[in-house]
Amino acid sequence: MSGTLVLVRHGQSEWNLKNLFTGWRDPGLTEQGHAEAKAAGEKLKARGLKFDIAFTSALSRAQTTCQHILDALGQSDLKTIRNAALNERDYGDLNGLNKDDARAKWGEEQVHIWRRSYDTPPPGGESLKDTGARVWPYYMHDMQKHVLAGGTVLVAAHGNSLRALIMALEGISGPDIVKLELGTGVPIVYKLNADSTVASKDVLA
Ligand SMILES: O=C(O)[C@@H](CO)OP(=O)(O)O
Repeated sequence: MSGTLVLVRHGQSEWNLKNLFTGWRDPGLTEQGHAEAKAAGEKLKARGLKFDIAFTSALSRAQTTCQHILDALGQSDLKTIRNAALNERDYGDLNGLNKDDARAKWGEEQVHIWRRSYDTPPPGGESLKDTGARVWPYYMHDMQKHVLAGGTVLVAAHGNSLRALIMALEGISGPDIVKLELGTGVPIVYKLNADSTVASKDVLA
């Protein structure tokens, strides 16, 4: 057994609430989102977890979530690395559009394909495969070593950047990743084996 990797999707954002495609745009958390992030920290505290390092994206909703979690654990000043490699999938021309309006314009099926398929990018944006092509190398080069050294590592990021990471960690196939939905502010606690495979997974819903 090596270390522990904790993944948390940010709390509800202003644009989640308004049902808008968000991607690389940078809205803040709603009141509910702040509460979800604090609750995530309390759940991790109840588990007795302490982090050795934290990683987050270049977007404020993930950074604020990260900070709430660290504050709850009494680790407000923990070393935290921010990197755009962990940003949400770029939704391209869909950024800022209402998801129901998009369904009315392009149809339910097409919008679902853009939102959840593995390798069909939305117009002007990234597919999940494209997102994985920046998230996974970043994990391999910058994050994995901390886990394999026995550390406890926090990653506060986004629905689709985390789906890409989980896909590679767990070896989930393109057709199966369509079904994976991540709740806002729900910590996923992985224990990894020394060979970097997953030993256990605990979803703190
Ligand atoms: O709008 C977005 O950027 C994402 C995450 O909130 O939405 P979706 O669930 O459609 O991937």
